[in-house]
Amino acid sequence: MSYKHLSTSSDHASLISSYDTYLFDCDGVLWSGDEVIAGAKEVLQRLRASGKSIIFVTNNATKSRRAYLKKFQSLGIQADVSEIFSSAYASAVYLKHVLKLPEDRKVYVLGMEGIQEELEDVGLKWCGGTSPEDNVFLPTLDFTSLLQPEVIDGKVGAVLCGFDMHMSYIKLAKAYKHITRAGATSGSPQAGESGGACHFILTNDDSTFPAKGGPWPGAGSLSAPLVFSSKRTPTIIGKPHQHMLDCIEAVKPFDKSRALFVGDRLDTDIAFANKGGIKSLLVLTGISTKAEIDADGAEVVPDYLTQSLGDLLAAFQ
Ligand SMILES: O=C(O)[C@H](O)[C@H](O)COP(=O)(O)O
Repeated sequence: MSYKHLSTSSDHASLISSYDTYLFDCDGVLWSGDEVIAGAKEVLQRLRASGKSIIFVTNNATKSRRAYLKKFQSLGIQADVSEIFSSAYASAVYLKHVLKLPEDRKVYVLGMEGIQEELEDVGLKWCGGTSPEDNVFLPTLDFTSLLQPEVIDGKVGAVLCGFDMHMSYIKLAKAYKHITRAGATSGSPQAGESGGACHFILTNDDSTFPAKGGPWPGAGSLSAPLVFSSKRTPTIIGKPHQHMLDCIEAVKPFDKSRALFVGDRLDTDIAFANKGGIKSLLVLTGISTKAEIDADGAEVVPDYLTQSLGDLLAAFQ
């Protein structure tokens, strides 16, 4: 498989003239932590001024779309909430509209405010997550206290695991009990519908997280203890999985033949685009390297490569 290395301004100009919709990964493409990648803001402005459509697609579930909007605004990047798709939002939509989790059921969250806010926005109840009682040290090796009915909530119909900077043993232990209780033996969408069963969902399974000074362990690494201990196969929502594309297309349909996905990571962003029939551009400001796509037998290869999103400014000079 080969890719086109964009190296001249006419390469970049011809790329821009070939696509109308631009889907952007966020971490490692637009920003690294809280620092904007050089030129990214200006490229987005030029694309908008040229009448192009923009969609943001992030696996980062720590923020809700509303909170993302604030981040975009604080970094001076124009965005509208309708353009933002995160794995937290897509997971909430999946639980509500695909699994049709009954209203009397709750979602046990291993994750942060982003997941909680998105669940609330679709009218789903949650427990775990940032609740103080689930974020304390468990000072005993007698875990039977966790089995009290008021501690393990029998109304939980799904466990949703995402990036959690307060991951605790209590949360892992409770989630484990939910997803291994009677009847909860598969990751299939039907598993949670009957009384005792419980869905097992991951917002995303990124092995690493491309924040400043990284890579650091990602959401997939944080969910690994649960997958390993429960022996269940979870349903995974974020890139490269189909549920994320289904969510985007249901809300914001676009012509895939005139769309370009810009990402920094081969096994999420570029695999997502390749599987979805969308052309892809790899930038080298995040996780993946040129050596990976040049290696013999490389399985996931983008259509285009450029060092940084800022390079596309050359197309508008
Ligand atoms: O571990 C994670 O959740 C991911 O590494 C991270 O949030 C990726 O975000 P993205 O690159 O899709 O914006």
